[in-house]
Formats: sequence, structure tokens, C-alpha cells
Amino acid sequence: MTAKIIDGKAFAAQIREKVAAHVARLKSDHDMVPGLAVVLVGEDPASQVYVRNKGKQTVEAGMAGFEHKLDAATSEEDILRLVDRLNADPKVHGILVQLPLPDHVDSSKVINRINPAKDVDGFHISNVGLLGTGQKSMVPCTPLGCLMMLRDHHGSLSGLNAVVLGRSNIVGKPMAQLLLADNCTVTIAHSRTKDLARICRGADILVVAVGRPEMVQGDWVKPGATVIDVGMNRIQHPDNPDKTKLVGDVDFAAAAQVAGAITPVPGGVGPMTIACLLANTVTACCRAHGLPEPQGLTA
Ligand SMILES: Nc1nc2c(c(=O)[nH]1)N[C@@H](CN(C=O)c1ccc(C(=O)N[C@@H](CCC(=O)O)C(=O)O)cc1)CN2
Repeated sequence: MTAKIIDGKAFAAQIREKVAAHVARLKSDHDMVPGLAVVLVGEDPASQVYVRNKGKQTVEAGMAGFEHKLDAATSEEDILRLVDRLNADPKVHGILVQLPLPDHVDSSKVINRINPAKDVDGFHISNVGLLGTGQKSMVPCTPLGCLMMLRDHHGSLSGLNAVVLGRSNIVGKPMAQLLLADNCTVTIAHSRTKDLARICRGADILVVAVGRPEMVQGDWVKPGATVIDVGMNRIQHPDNPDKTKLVGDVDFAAAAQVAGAITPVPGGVGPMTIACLLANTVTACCRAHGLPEPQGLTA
């Protein structure tokens, strides 16, 4: 079998078009412009690229982007003060603090300072609790993007066996909650799970977010399964030691021989993360003003 490649880049472009159309309606009908503030602390090169792309795509969708770049040595107190200012700013409907933060900053403290209604990352403890109890919340962008791709491929997910490999707060746990809400039978597996390969082989849907390059082998995949690879690992290029290569947590070539469908890295989950951030910002703006939310852009 050769798997269908789920093209996250193309799907993300469709989401961004829907977002831009809704933004245009907000502008023409309500004279309203959704605004997203992104806070970057320090000079991590990957984070700088992600923040630049977020800002660019925000503006391309017709929204207002507010970038706050802070020195790596900025104190926790100063970051909290900036979050307070953004919470109080009526032009800002979404706030995102790019992770990871420098070691001297308590990430949980910063995230939980964001007004939950503006928490477009869905990381605030209130949003975590709302999602876990099946209530309306802001949904974390990466798992939301994975869910959209799965719904698009399968239609209904009801009754399918889903294995989420990875238990992080920003991907694994919310992903499991979303799949459960869509009536999957969900197993969360991780590095200490016994007989990991056998557990993964039972999955109709396998979502992998462990941060280990090409860990999932072809024989871990059930024939015909859908594999969503959240991993993003930069490794030395196998043919040229002077170059690097981006790979996922799944051995793509091997898994694609067995799976029914699979996301590539790059071009799979990554672009969906930013598209869902834009979608969450429009949703936050509509909720703040009691306006109808865009359809099909949230869980
Ligand atoms: N506050 C947050 N911080 C971080 C999040 C997040 O959702 N919120 N997620 C990641 C990084 N991330 C977004 O911030 C992100 C990562 C990757 C991509 C992406 O489009 N990747 C491309 C490849 C890019 C490359 O060549 O390096 C792809 O997969 O095709 C988008 C967003 C951690 N921090």
C-alpha cells in the first residue's frame, strides 16, 4: 500500500482563505478588525521564524498584527506587565506568547496571566479545563489543525481507535480530549508505555508527538491507518554532513508503505498550526463582540 499524502500546506491555505473572508465581512458589516498580539522573548532562531510567519499571515488575512520582541534577559515581571497591557487593549483580541520562554521565566505564570478569552493558544488553565469537560473553549492550534485534517479525511471519527503517542500539555493531552469528544476510543501512549509498537499497531488513527526523530517504524503502523506526524526535528542531512534536514517523529518512507494516509514533515501539521491560530483569533474577536463565529474553523 502507498498512503495518500495529507497536504497540510494546501489545507492551511484553504483555512486562511476562509479566515480572510470572515475578516472582510467583519470589516464591511461591523467596521471591526481582529487583532493578534505575538510576544517573543529572546532570539531562538526557530521561534523567530515562526513569529515572523505568524505576523505575515495575520496581515495577509486582513487582521491587525502587533509584534512585541523582548530581550532574552527581560524579567518575568516585565513580561507580565506587557500581558496586562495587552489584556486591557481593545484592539487586541488574541494574545500569544511564543514558547519556549527563557529558563528564568515561569511559563505557566505568564500563560495564566493572559485573559482566557484572548488566549488564542488555548493554553490557559481555564481553557484546558473547559476543553477537558467538553465545554466551549479556545482550542490549542496544533491539535485543532490535526483534528481538522482527520475530519476532512475520514468524515466521522466515531468509533475509531485513536492512539496519541506523546503526553505534552500543548499537543498530546488536548489532542486526546478532542478525539474523545469526536467519539474515538483513545489511548495515550508515551516513552514508558510497555510494548509501544503493539499499542500503535492497534490504531486506526495514530497521532505522534514525542519529539524523537523517525521513532515510529513502518511495522508500528496498522495497514490502512491514518498517521499524523506532529514531530519537527532538525537532523544532520544523511548525504551531506554540512546540511540539516527536517524530519518528523515517524519514519515517513516506511510508514507510507503501510498507512492509508499520512502527513509529511515539512508541509503537514506545521502550516495548519498557524492557520488555526488565525482562525482562533477571528473566533476570539467574534466571541468578544457577541457576533456569529466562523463555521468550520473550530472544534
Ligand atoms: N505559543 C506557542 N508556542 C509554540 C507553538 C504554539 O502553538 N504556540 N508551537 C510550536 C512552534 N510553532 C508555532 O509556534 C510552529 C512550528 C512549525 C511550523 C511550521 O509551519 N513548520 C513547517 C516547517 C518550518 C521549517 O522549515 O522549519 C512545516 O512543518 O512545514 C509552524 C508553527 C512551538 N512553540
